[in-house]
Amino acid sequence: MTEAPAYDTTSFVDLIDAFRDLQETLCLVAPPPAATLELTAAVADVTKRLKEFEAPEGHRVARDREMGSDVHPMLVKYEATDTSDTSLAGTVTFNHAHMGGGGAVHGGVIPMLFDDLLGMFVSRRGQPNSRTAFLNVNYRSVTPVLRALRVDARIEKIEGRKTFVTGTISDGYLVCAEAEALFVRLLPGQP
Ligand SMILES: CCCCCCCC/C=C\CCCCCCCC(=O)SCCNC(=O)CCNC(=O)[C@H](O)C(C)(C)COP(=O)(O)OP(=O)(O)OC[C@H]1O[C@@H](n2cnc3c(N)ncnc32)[C@H](O)[C@@H]1OP(=O)(O)O
Repeated sequence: MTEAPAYDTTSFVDLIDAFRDLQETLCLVAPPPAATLELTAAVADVTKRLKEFEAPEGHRVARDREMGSDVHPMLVKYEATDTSDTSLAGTVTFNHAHMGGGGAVHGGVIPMLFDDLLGMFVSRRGQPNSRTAFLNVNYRSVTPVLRALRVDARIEKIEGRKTFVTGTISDGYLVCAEAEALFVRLLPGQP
């Protein structure tokens, strides 16, 4: 029998959103040393308080598969709907925490979004319990921060344990980045 989780995901999403706000704000400021010292202590206090609620693997909210990126502090938040068994459409807005330079999203953040977006999609509509074998990303044009961008994904084919999937991030009609990936379903007991 599986135990009902002791946590409430709605309030945890609020906590993660507050953390995202902190991350973005950290990228926008230039505090003087005294304020930096005081803020460092305040953040350390929050971390100490959170450590009181450490939970074993399988009971951690950030790993809640139903909630995906909404409950994970590292992942980029996006909204997406499966439009068929093989296609997905949605939106993503990158913020200042995701910026590389010149208003463009950092080139490492984009593959992270694709891995998560495509991996979650494969686990819903392709084959659950799969791992990324390859993820090829092409940066077609600058991916801007602070704009609602469109994301699309498609399962191209499933061959045995292999699910081939593609994805794009677009700004209107302009393709910013595209990805091709292979996810391989793990065998029972495979580490
Ligand atoms: C930042 C925080 C994140 C927090 C997450 C929050 C919780 C979210 C909850 C839920 C998540 C769900 C969504 C997320 C998704 C993310 C997924 C990942 O990022 S996974 C990590 C990255 N990937 C690896 O570490 C793989 C390392 N590699 C491996 O483990 C193996 O190489 C593996 C499993 C990929 C394949 O190894 P084999 O031994 O099982 O199988 P073989 O026989 O080698 O391959 C099977 C078939 O695939 C082809 N294949 C394998 N690798 C290939 C490649 N690179 N290119 C082309 N073909 C390949 C082979 O040629 C073979 O094809 P033929 O059956 O012969 O036709």
